[in-house]
Amino acid sequence: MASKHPEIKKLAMIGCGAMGGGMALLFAEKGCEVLLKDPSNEAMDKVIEQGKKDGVGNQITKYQTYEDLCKNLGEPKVFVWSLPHGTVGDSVLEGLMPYLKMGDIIIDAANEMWENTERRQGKCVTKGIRYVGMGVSGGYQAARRGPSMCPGSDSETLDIVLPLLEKAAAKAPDGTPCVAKIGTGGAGHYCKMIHNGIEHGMMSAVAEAWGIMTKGLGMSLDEVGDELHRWNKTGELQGTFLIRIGAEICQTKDDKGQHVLDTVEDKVVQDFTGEEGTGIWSNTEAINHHVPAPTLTVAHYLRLASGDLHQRRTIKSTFFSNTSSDGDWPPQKLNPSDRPAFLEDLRKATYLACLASYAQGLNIIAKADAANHFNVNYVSLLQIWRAGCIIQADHISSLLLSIYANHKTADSPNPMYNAEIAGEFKRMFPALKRVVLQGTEADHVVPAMGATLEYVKQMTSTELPTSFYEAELDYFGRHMYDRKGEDKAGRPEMGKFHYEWKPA
Ligand SMILES: NC(=O)C1=CN([C@@H]2O[C@H](COP(=O)(O)OP(=O)(O)OC[C@H]3O[C@@H](n4cnc5c(N)ncnc54)[C@H](OP(=O)(O)O)[C@@H]3O)[C@@H](O)[C@H]2O)C=CC1
Ligand SMILES: O=C(CO)[C@H](O)[C@H](O)COP(=O)(O)O
Repeated sequence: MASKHPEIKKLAMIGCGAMGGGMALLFAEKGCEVLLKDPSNEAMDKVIEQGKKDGVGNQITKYQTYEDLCKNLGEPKVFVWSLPHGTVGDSVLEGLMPYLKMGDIIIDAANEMWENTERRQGKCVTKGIRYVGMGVSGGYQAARRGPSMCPGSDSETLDIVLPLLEKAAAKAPDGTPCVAKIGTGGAGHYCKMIHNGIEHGMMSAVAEAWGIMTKGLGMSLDEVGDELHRWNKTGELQGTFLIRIGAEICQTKDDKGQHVLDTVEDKVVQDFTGEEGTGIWSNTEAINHHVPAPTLTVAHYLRLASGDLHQRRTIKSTFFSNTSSDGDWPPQKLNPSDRPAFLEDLRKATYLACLASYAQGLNIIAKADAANHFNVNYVSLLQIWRAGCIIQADHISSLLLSIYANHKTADSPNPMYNAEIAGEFKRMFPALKRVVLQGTEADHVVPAMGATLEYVKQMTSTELPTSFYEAELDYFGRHMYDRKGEDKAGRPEMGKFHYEWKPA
């Protein structure tokens, strides 16, 4: 159906870094005139130079002031932001505000905190300015070729911007653009934040598998690459972006024939710089909404331990200060009696940690959706994660889509309520357990896999050691408990009984 809104043919890209630069070129390639604004002339010139090489140079111009930029934009004025999160967006909005009028559109394509998005939407709505909070996934390469985009705003605003975004978005194998109406208010940024939380869980699991293959099984990087290629081709990890790029990373050599991966320091510092935040926020959200998301959380803790390499070096030296050597620590070699079978277990364990990351992430979204009235469209959300994004995982997407297409999420906030998903956890559990047991025995670092094992046990048990925990709480704090068989509420509620375990 033809849109009743005029086609967007001119836009301003504010922030021309890795993502903004790529998106500016992409929008130009899709027929838009693109006006650039960035504090760095060099950054803008780089985009223009690349534009010339790509045959779109004559569609891209740069501006130094908001006034000039706004004078040269059409009506309505359309801005795409690709900025660091937080105060930068606020100051850009403040700078633009005098030139904005009713009907102008801001598409905030940063990884912004959803509450900032809703605060700015509140500010804009009073002037009739449309503000879309849109997570963009796939990294700078997808920004240039076609990313997965996760926009949230009111329905009419999304109707206006979607035709443009659909042209630019990655396309799923069936040709569907990986952009759609995700929900209202800050829903787009919320879901992108959780996408990144899921991404962390999956990255940890793949890295753990890599560690076991290289240090445990003594496989060369080329062999690990071959194995990951195999995982990516068939079975439950088929079409998983992080597995595919992992295979390519393992087999990439520099011009001297050395594996580039051998030169990469063991240190993830991303969250130490404060520039990102999605991992921290998604875990905070999980806790605030009382959602157990241990796979996501331990993945984040692995990053934190990893980032401070100096601390690890210091503690390692104190740990071994009274011994002559650090021996084979950690980890030790693994000698599975049936190596192909062990590798198959490892593949399944990696898959289950990835599936658990998705389940936990969707569980957080469902709780936040109910609390914040985002009206998330789960089918659209799963659709847009089918291409152009970091958590792309073909089998997991198909599995979840087939389920979400037929049920009301509000009735079952955790994907594990579904028998098919629960069945998948059950089927993979023994392999995961064997890998975690053998990995732990040989001191391998397996946080996401280990936490997934715990998650499965905890979520499927009614025999946790928590009656004892509850009794201790009641003993020292008079925190009350429910007696067995009397929990009828169907939701977490404080217990009604106290026992005077020892008179005060
Ligand atoms: N890199 C990635 O893989 C992905 C990043 N994102 C998100 O996209 C956003 C951009 O990321 P990325 O491109 O990597 O970051 P970059 O740092 O490469 O780009 C940010 C750009 O914004 C510019 N900028 C800063 N302040 C202003 C301002 N007041 N007005 C205009 N421009 C300004 C910066 O200019 P200068 O450097 O000169 O200060 C820089 O060019 C972030 O929110 C990020 O979280 C989302 C998905 C993937
Ligand atoms: O948003 C992204 C991918 O989806 C960006 O790559 C982002 O920089 C990743 O940061 P983090 O891993 O800390 O979430």
